[in-house]
Amino acid sequence: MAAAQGYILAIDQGTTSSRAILFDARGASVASAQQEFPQIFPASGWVEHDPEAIWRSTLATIKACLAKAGVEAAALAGIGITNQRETTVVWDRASGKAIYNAIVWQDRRTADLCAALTRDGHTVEVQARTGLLIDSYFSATKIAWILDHVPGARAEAEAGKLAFGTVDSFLLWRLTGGKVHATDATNASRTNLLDIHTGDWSDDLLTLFKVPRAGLPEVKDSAAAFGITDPSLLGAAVPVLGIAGDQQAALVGQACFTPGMMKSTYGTGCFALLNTGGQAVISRNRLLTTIGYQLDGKRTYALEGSIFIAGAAVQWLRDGLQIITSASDTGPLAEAAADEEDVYLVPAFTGLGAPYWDSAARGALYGLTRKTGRAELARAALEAVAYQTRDLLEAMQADWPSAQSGETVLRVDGGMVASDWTLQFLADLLAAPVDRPVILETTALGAAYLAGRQAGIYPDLDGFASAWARDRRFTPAMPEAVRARKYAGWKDCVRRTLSA
Ligand SMILES: Nc1ncnc2c1ncn2[C@@H]1O[C@H](COP(=O)(O)OP(=O)(O)O)[C@@H](O)[C@H]1O
Ligand SMILES: O=P(O)(O)OC[C@H](O)CO
Repeated sequence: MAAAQGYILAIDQGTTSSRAILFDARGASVASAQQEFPQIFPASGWVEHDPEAIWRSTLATIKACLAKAGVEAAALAGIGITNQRETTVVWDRASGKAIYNAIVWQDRRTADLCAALTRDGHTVEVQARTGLLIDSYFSATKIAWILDHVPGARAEAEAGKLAFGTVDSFLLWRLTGGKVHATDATNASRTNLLDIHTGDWSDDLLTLFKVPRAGLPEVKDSAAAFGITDPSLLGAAVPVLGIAGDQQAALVGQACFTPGMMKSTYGTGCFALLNTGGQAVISRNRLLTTIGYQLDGKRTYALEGSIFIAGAAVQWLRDGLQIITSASDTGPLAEAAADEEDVYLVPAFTGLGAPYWDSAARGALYGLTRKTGRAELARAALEAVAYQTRDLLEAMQADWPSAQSGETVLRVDGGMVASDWTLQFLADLLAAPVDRPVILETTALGAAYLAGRQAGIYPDLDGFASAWARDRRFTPAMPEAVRARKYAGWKDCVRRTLSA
């Protein structure tokens, strides 16, 4: 039984839903609550969220979670926040109201601006400082777009009347009753504005992207005293002690603390992060360099590969093609697919992410015959996840040769890892073991760990890492010749799908 004052509440504010999960002093999850909120698509390629919907759903899930557990807010030792990254909110400091909807990470409205900055030759400088490419995925051009499209906003921002932030900053502002404007280094590293080598906003980049410094939050460690919640919200003042972007929180939750350790999260999309220790490895293969976590002022870096479509391809089989009724149908169907049918799905529904970064590419199916049926399509959707992961792994190994020394083990999480078939194929195709942990809520666990460490109730990194437990290891069993033939087939299909 956990001691009083020993609970940690993790807020996981995701792209499609807000969740709250309560952990006890031993790090076991006690209760959770989840609420979806609407996606807003005002134009082709635009994706927005109503910041009030983000806030309302977050607050409602915190309250529902505590009520389910029968735990009072006064028993919380701290709150950890993890969040969809890059999504940008600009709000008025006086009223606390957003001046425009949140522009979501998937939103492509600033693609032309990014293309112009790329044409003007800024990529090398931006990548050297931020570890990122110039892309509308990141926050900087989203902030500038809002300042240039909401009447009067730019002048107000320059006068310090507006605050900008990623979702963590906005939630922190609301939770503290408008008292604290801060973020953590992992979220800051997704903006295109942070110099990841110094950990501070870069004046040169602020000038390049036309973002006034006056609007930016203070950048803190991922485990820090961020602020105290307004007692009127939860009935007690609770310290916010941890913040990390959701993929970095999963890196922490998977205890990937040693250079060379790697996790991959398979939800709607897939995000693979490889810990490179204190070394910010700048990619020559179009991966992202990002801050994995910052503790006690020390930055740990990661190489990241982002794939836009993973489980979303399974959703497409269910909701678009309507050839399955549930995501879990795909495993048995893949098992039953005909061996001789080499069907490939290149799921470029919204373009291709790392390492291709081709936003104009569109999805394609290859190798269809009259024998192709739902089983082969289901298998192709699951296989696509593994092929894309191998693309990322190869790019990581090319960027950072240390990733090749020793055995690469991939720790996996996210909704898709319920599929044993997918994980076996992943191990086969990577020729590397794939480990599924007992605790699959790794993102929330990571945020809780950061807060619990700061509160002094959770162990140090080594202690936390030794508590990580494996549910199952998937070991490669595919003959090398089959692996090579299948992957070569995928590379050929990608080549035929790229837009230029
Ligand atoms: N058994 C399964 N086999 C294959 N895909 C699955 C299975 N269960 C869930 N998924 C996929 O996992 C995704 C949901 O994962 P989740 O981590 O909840 O995503 P997100 O956090 O991005 O919303 C969905 O796209 C769903 O299609
Ligand atoms: O909210 P998720 O889980 O889809 O994650 C979104 C990522 O953080 C975007 O970079």
